[in-house]
Amino acid sequence: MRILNAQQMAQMDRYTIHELGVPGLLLMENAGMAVVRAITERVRPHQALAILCGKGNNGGDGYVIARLLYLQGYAVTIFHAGRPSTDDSRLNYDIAQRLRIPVMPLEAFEPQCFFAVVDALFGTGLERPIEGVFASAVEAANGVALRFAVDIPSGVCGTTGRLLGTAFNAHFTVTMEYPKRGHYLYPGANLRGELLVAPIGISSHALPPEAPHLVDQLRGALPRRNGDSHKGTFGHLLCVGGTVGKAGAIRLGAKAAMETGCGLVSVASNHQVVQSLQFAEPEIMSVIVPCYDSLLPEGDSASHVLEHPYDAMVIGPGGGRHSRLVQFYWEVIQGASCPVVIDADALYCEDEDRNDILEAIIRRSNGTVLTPHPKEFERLTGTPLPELESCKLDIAREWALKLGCTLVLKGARTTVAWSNGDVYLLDCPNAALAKGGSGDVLAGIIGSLLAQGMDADRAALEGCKLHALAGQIMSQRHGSYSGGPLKHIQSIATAIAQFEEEVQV
Ligand SMILES: NC(=O)C1=CN([C@@H]2O[C@H](COP(=O)(O)OP(=O)(O)OC[C@H]3O[C@@H](n4cnc5c(N)ncnc54)[C@H](O)[C@@H]3O)[C@@H](O)[C@H]2O)[C@@H](O)CC1
Ligand SMILES: [K+]
Repeated sequence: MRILNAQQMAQMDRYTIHELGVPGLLLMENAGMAVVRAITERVRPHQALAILCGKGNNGGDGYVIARLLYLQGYAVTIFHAGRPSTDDSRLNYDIAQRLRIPVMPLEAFEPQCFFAVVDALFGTGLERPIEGVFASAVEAANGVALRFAVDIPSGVCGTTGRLLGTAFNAHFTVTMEYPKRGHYLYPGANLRGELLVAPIGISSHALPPEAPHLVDQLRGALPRRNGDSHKGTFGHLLCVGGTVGKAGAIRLGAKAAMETGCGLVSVASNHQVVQSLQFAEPEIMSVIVPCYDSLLPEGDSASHVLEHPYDAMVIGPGGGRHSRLVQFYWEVIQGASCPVVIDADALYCEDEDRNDILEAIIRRSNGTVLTPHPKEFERLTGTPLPELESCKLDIAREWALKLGCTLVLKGARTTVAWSNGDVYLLDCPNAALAKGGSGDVLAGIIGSLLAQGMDADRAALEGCKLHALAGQIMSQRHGSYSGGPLKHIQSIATAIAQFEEEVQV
């Protein structure tokens, strides 16, 4: 399934109507019928229903809905803002009038008189904040017991998920043909209720190739494991990071990697971290990074780490931000001839170092996955946070293409952008994962898949899906309060069992 912005949806409507010759009225009828199906499953004919109609085609859908319900004996009243401005909508308004369906001005809408309300005020054509009589109607409608939105709740921008003025808070949203970005981007995503996607006859021929993919099924592919294998078959991952005080981060990454099937996992860190890890995790090997004191690497520490050929590296969890440490990470990253996941403190840069770091990413040719959370991405690229939230799909694509790498933008709806510009939005928000350590687990899972031979793009996408599925299993077992990274790692085995297929990598 692909998700569109408002402009892309309008383009596809136009193509279907003007290039293919499908009448717009037919699409509007289909849209209205789809919403009516959702309503009649939940509302009985005697229960009073208000239909709020705007002046554009969203309002046109509203007039169709009113007619179809009225003809089935439903007690409907239309509230509108005057004669519609589009031909198709006008035609449907005129039919409603001829049928003598009650039509009232928007100002007359009294929410307490209705059991259910249908918001057909604004759809993808919303272009400025809702004000005046429209705003009052939306606010009043939010007091009705059962609320349906046509296409997208009025007040939510279909492209960015931003709220423009006030916004309708729906229990159900029936959207036409493709889900819109505003259904998934916050804060608008909080207002759509249950989302129903209705085919209305829009052709996919004009689907823009850059439209992001929606990942709502947590199924996927993992590297095949044949019987004639040994520990070397499934790769050797090196996890670089961990400082005193944050030793747990690198331990979580390494454990998650082991649990995801990696043959050998080593941790490179300072003496104290390695010592604590040796006792706690006997299956994990280690490399002691030579240090000036117990914390900061010595001059040739990177070459010491790079001596051994690894199949993949995860660099940064729990690392610390001292300039010498960051320099060490980048010496390792630049020297590594294997794919790398660059995470956490390895993504930290001072403003004056930004260009050098971005250049270093561009120069890499062995597979690079960046896994920033929004703050880390802001610092790395200079993209302000508010812009990132509302345009994250485009921004992720732009930076993955610019840097020639795979980008995982972590968050409630994690976005994965492939180095070829394909973008995937994961639709599996899970409050149980909003805890320190979740990102370390993700880095370890992706690193593990890289070490087992998956390419960077696939490893990032499948790794995010596996991480999300394990997170769901964990929260089913322990709830959203008591889950945590260690329990998350323990759920990876069950998640793997539910992942569908194995592929040859
Ligand atoms: N033929 C088509 O294009 C189809 C469109 N459909 C429906 O049409 C919707 C899009 O229709 P439109 O493009 O006509 O747009 P809308 O119906 O969403 O609204 C656009 C109208 O509202 C005005 N407007 C925008 N923001 C405003 C604000 N804040 N305050 C006051 N007025 C404002 C615009 O000037 C325009 O007149 C879709 O969401 C969908 O529900 C469906 O009927 C399927 C077919
Ligand atoms: K609407």
